[in-house]
Formats: sequence, C-alpha cells, structure tokens
Amino acid sequence: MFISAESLCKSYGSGDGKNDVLKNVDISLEKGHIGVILGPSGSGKSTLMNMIGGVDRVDSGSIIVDNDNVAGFDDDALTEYRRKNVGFIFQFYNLVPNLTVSENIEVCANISDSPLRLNEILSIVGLEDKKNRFPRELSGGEQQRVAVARAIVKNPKLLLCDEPTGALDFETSRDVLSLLQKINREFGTTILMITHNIAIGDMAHVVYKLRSGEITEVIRNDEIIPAERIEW
Ligand SMILES: Nc1ncnc2c1ncn2[C@@H]1O[C@H](COP(=O)(O)OP(=O)(O)OP(=O)(O)O)[C@@H](O)[C@H]1O
Repeated sequence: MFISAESLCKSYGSGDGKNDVLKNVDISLEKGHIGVILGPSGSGKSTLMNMIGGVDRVDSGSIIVDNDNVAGFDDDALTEYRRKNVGFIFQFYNLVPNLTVSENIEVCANISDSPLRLNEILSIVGLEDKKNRFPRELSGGEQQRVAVARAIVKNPKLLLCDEPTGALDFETSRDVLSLLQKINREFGTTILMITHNIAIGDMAHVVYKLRSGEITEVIRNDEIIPAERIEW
C-alpha cells in the first residue's frame, strides 16, 4: 500500500473547547491510484490531508507513505519529506504575483533533485504560449494550470489537491480534472483529492466519505470515468 494511515486522531483546543477533528481515521491508497475525500464543510478533510502531507502532526495513529513513517518524523525530516515527495494544489492558486508563469514553476523545480523539464511541463498543462505572462494576465483555469505545473515539476510521488476546482466553473473544472487524470496516467503519480462534489468521485479509484471526523464509507470504483465525461 502506498498510503497506509491507521487510527488517526487529532483534536484542537482543550477542556470544554476541545474539538475532536479526526476520530480513529483509517485510510489507505495504492500506488498510482486516485483517492477522493468527500465530506461536508468542517468534517476534517483538510486536517486529514495535512497530516498525510506532513504539514501538521497527528495526536496519535500511524501514517506510512511509500514506506516512510511520516508520523514518526522529526521536524527536519518532515520538511524534507514535504519538499521532496509531496505536491500541493489548493482552491486558490497561491501563485507569486510578480513572477511569470515559467518563473512560478521554476521556483519549485529548484527544490527537487529530479525535476521535470520546464518545456515538458508547459506542454502538459497547455501553457507554452503563456509562459511569460504574469498570473494577473491569466484566467482562473489557467492560473490553476500553473499551480498544477508548479506542484508536479518536482516530480512528486504524491499529489495532494484541496478543492482544486472549488473556484472554477463547470467547464474549467473538467479541464483541470482531466489534467490531473492525465498526470496520474502519464507519471503514475498517486493523487489524493478533497472535494464537496460527489460527481468527482467517479474519476477516482477510491472514495472516502468523511463525516464529523469519521470515515463513514469507502467506495472502490471498478470503472474509472474519464474526467471529460463527469457531469454535475
Ligand atoms: N489549526 C486549527 N486550530 C483549531 N481548529 C482547527 C484548526 N484547523 C482546523 N480546525 C477545525 O477543525 C475542523 C475541521 O476542519 P477542516 O478544515 O479539516 O475541515 P474540512 O472538512 O476541510 O472543511 P472545509 O470543507 O470547510 O474546508 C473545523 O471545525 C475547524 O474549525
């Protein structure tokens, strides 16, 4: 198993204000698969993803990612793990406004031992002709493509996407989801994606339903739908 997380618990606050955000969550995902975490606002989706991505720490439980004992890492090892192995994509693209498309991508290539080539990435995300533009000169969908390029240029083993289409319209969302599916197929990148949108589950190998910090259902899809065919 590529991701194997067991009995994850995380609380914020203490005493009467204690908020149990993850309650004995188990989650596993095979290498090269797409997993989707579905759940209402506040159910703990981002918290779960942050634990797996080494952004935050669990109170208890184990997290193994590609044989790395992530939950046991000290701060330095956690930083190294994040930088080398994990690409992040968020709802809001978080691009550096005064850097061009190419420069936004190159900044992240520089932290990798085995980055992909800039031209290859620009071609995959379809932004070769816009590589010298600044983020403000791009549409939302194009900005998200830059964010995808930036996340994958370091050739991460794991791509974590937190509501990657949350700010996009239907057509543009489908384009970005297609791009993620293409990356999954071409590079074998394992992808874990958060969404509110149940339809997006159709393009995943596994869907985890999260409610109030607990996994209520795990659905394994035998048939993966191409993102271009998803409807909502
Ligand atoms: N750093 C923090 N300190 C205190 N509480 C937090 C912190 N991070 C998250 N929480 C709380 O944990 C709960 C789960 O938050 P989380 O962001 O994981 O939910 P989510 O399912 O991703 O929600 P959304 O879909 O709205 O992004 C919420 O009640 C939130 O207020």
